[in-house]
Amino acid sequence: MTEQSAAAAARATVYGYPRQGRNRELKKAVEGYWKGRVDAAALRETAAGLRRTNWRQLADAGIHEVPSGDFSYYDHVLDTSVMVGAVPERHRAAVDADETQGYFAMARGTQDVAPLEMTKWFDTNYHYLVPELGPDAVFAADSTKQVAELTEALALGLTARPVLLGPVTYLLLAKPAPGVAADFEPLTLLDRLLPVYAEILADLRAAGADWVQLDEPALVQDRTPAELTAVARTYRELGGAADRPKLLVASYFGRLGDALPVLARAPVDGLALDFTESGAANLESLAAVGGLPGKRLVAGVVDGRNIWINDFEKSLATLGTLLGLAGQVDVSASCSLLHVPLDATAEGDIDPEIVRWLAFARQKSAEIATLARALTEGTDAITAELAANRAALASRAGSALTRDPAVRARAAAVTDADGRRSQPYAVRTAAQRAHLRLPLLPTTTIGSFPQTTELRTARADLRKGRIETAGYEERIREEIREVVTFQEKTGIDVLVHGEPERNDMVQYFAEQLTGYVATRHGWVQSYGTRYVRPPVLVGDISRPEPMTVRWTSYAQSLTDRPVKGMLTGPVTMLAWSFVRDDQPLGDTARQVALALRDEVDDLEAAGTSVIQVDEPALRETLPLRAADHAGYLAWATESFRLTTAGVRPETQIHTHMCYAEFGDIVQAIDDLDADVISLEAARSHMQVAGELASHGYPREAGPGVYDIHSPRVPSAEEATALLRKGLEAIPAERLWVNPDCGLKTRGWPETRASLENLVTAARAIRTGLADDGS
Ligand SMILES: CN1c2c(nc(N)[nH]c2=O)NC[C@@H]1CNc1ccc(C(=O)N[C@@H](CCC(=O)N[C@@H](CCC(=O)N[C@@H](CCC(=O)O)C(=O)O)C(=O)O)C(=O)O)cc1
Ligand SMILES: N[C@@H](CCS)C(=O)O
Ligand SMILES: [Zn+2]
Repeated sequence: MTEQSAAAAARATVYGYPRQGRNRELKKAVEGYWKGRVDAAALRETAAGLRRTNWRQLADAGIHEVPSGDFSYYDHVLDTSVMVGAVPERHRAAVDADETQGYFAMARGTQDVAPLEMTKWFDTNYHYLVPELGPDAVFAADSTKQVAELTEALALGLTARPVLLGPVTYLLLAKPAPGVAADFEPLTLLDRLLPVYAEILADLRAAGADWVQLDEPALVQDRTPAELTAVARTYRELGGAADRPKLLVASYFGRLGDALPVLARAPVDGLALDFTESGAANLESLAAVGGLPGKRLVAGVVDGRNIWINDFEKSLATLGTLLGLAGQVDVSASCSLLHVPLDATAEGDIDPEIVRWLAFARQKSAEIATLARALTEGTDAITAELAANRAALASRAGSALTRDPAVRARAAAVTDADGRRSQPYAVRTAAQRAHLRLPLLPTTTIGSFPQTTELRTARADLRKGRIETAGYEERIREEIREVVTFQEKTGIDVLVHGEPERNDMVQYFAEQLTGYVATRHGWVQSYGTRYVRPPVLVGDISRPEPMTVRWTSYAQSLTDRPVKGMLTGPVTMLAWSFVRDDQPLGDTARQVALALRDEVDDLEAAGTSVIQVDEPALRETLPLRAADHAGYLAWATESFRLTTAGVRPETQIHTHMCYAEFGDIVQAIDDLDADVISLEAARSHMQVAGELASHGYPREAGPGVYDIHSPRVPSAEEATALLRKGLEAIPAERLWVNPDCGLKTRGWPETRASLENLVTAARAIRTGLADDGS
């Protein structure tokens, strides 16, 4: 491309940046505010400082146009609800009394008022607060936050582009408010919402915005013709509004498909598209509509949700093609950098050879700037960067760290029989009944018990060398003793050890598997002030030694009741990690499955009769477009079966999923061939039990009767009523009694009370059934 001269200088830009700060200062300030230790002014000052640092970091990396308004104290979808005046009636008084307190009340609820529902942001591990709307919704523009943050960025002398969630995606993400008919479609409110957006755009223009970005990621999902018509209408109207800034409509997380021609024809000034692997089809679609002559195209060529360095030559080839398709081509990441950690150079414990292959948000910003420079000045201007990039890519491609011939040989030798249990479910269930001798409606929990500050502090003390391993492990054994004693006393039938030794259900295993690399500082926001450190699948996966057996065996040594072994399944291990991009996901899943299979077999050999393999991410990882579902479900279910199929018929395999929308994957759940499944159901009043029943699901199931996302203690009567509802769909011989999910984020007082009530409810139903039978 040396000889190529671009029509205009290419700009480097990003759509969003990690909010938390280098040492998660935002988490500390917000949680301090909740506890009354930090006042609102100090919280605001911390946030403003973090924004300044981020903008300076971006500018120093060579980003020409920084985003503004992407910052959030909790969640940007909640911020959008505030921006358009969609505050639920039940929170109105709190918001009017104190804006900050009211904002957090919507996010977290109060003693008396329920929060907004929280759910997954597309197929990421970020969660947003679901807007609640009804036919009477009245919107009102509040551009305060957006204008203030734009003003801050401009005051630093930067070119800033406010980033707003687009109106169509906002309405498509919304749900009917409580009390509103379930079939109410929030998109019908579009005509009322658009003038509010037009007003906010005018405010931003007046405050100095040249461009404003409107994010429409919902358009990478399958959309109906009516929805696409709504898109066309939206951008005709906003594009035609007076006093508006230039509009950039952004999509990410995949290909636009039928929405691309609609947006290309719209009277907006530019589009931002994903051109990474997941959005590769955008290139062809864009060419098919004749490109965007005279308009701006922001090319998302740097992967915004994985952590591998970019392949500069590949990106430059894509950018070169795009130069012929748009009036102006700028460079960006495929999505907001919110989904990657801040800085790979902070990872002093990771092999420097591997750190060379990694790009977190700071490194990605520099990559984007380098690519933009090459586009403007020609590749000669980046000779050194290209050479370094080639060398790092070659180092990864040829590295022995990524390849283990024994693992590859084992994966290649897998047969269908390895993924099939030796007996069908009907035979297994009889063997398990005889072996386990459980009562009707057996009670159990999902695995974790409260992760107290004491446990986390003990782990931090171990890491910092303040305590010895022996002392730490004794602390863990002490916790296991308490958890086992409590469960026995409460009358739970299948016990757990409580998972006190785990920092996280994915990271804990990653730290023990060869081929995985865990980070020390690689925090990524999961929701609100909760963060995770997704580990990196770097090479072929193997298990040098058992990972959980000694803790499960220790717990089993304390009781005569069965103790359930607890593992995280292969799909979730991939979904909540940064995955390899140098081999198909299915290959990685198979390697993880084989490592976990060894753990399952070792647990069984150590005397564990019940083994749970958690797959909470099975549903969320479902591709965004239906056309891609079958391919995913094939490797996902195969890897689960490979993990679990090696055990004897009398060993009972459980699985667990805790995100409520299972309707479209019931067949896949069945295909897992697990003996028992526990699912989230309390909030949706056992709806999932009906869904399983209508599918003819033949196995045992525990739809949750205790909503663990709330500190509220369900009464025994409430749990009994839910169980009765469950019994309408699932016969007593196949119904289990359990909470929705693990108890790690709960405190002990409510955990104790809730589980006691859960056991009381199970006993009441058993008695009722016995009376009916006599
Ligand atoms: C079920 N969920 C999970 C998801 N993804 C995962 N990878 N894991 C999950 O469990 N996705 C969907 C949901 C999301 N839910 C949650 C729930 C709770 C959290 C959470 O509490 N996060 C904690 C961090 C947890 C952790 O990793 N702790 C470590 C390290 C703690 C630490 O860093 N400590 C400080 C020192 C602290 C001290 O007291 O001294 C330090 O080292 O600097 C541990 O326990 O060892 C959070 O803090 O946000 C996340 C997602
Ligand atoms: N066993 C895990 C599952 C969470 S989804 C837990 O109990 O926390
Ligand atoms: Zn769960």
